[in-house]
Amino acid sequence: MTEAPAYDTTSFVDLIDAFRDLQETLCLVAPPPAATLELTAAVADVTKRLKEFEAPEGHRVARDREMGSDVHPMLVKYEATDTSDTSLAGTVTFNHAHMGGGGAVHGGVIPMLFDDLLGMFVSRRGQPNSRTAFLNVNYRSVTPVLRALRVDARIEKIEGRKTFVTGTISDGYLVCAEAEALFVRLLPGQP
Ligand SMILES: CCCCCCCC(=O)SCCNC(=O)CCNC(=O)[C@H](O)C(C)(C)COP(=O)(O)OP(=O)(O)OC[C@H]1O[C@@H](n2cnc3c(N)ncnc32)[C@H](O)[C@@H]1OP(=O)(O)O
Repeated sequence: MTEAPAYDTTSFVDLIDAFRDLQETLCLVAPPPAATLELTAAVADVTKRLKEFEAPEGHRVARDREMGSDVHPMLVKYEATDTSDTSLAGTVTFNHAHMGGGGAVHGGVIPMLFDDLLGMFVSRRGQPNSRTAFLNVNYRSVTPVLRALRVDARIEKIEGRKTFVTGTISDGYLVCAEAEALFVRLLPGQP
């Protein structure tokens, strides 16, 4: 019998959301040195408390594949609203923590979203246990922060171990960024 996980994903999502709030707030402030010292100690206390719950690989909530980006502090959270076997539509709202400059999302954050979005989709609807072989991103127009944007993913074709997939981020009718990627399913025992 498989043991039920000792953690509760719902409350962990709340913890991750609180962390995202902290991350974004860090990008909005200019605290004086004394407050910075005090806050550094407070954050170190939280980290020390969290370390009490370190778990072996395979038992860590952040790696819960069912929950995806909802439970991973570094990934960008998105919501899938409509999925079929070959396509996914959803929404994403980038925040101040994702900003590169001038209200635009950082150019490195966008490939991270695509890798996760397309990789999770391939894993769920294409071939589980696949790895990104290539991910090409074109930046078509500025991707704005603080707006609900549309994300789309589509499985274009599957050839043996290879799944070819495309994705877009759009602001209304305007395409902000598009990606094409290849994911290759790992062979048994392949590291
Ligand atoms: C649930 C998880 C969701 C999140 C998903 C996140 C996914 C990730 O970020 S993974 C991390 C980033 N990616 C990596 O680290 C991958 C590093 N590379 C590798 O491990 C290997 O090169 C790997 C697995 C991609 C392919 O290696 P290997 O298994 O030996 O396959 P190999 O035999 O070389 O190639 C298989 C096929 O793919 C093709 N292929 C492999 N790489 C490429 C490439 N870069 N471009 C085009 N074709 C390629 C080959 O030509 C071959 O095609 P065919 O079968 O037609 O001859």
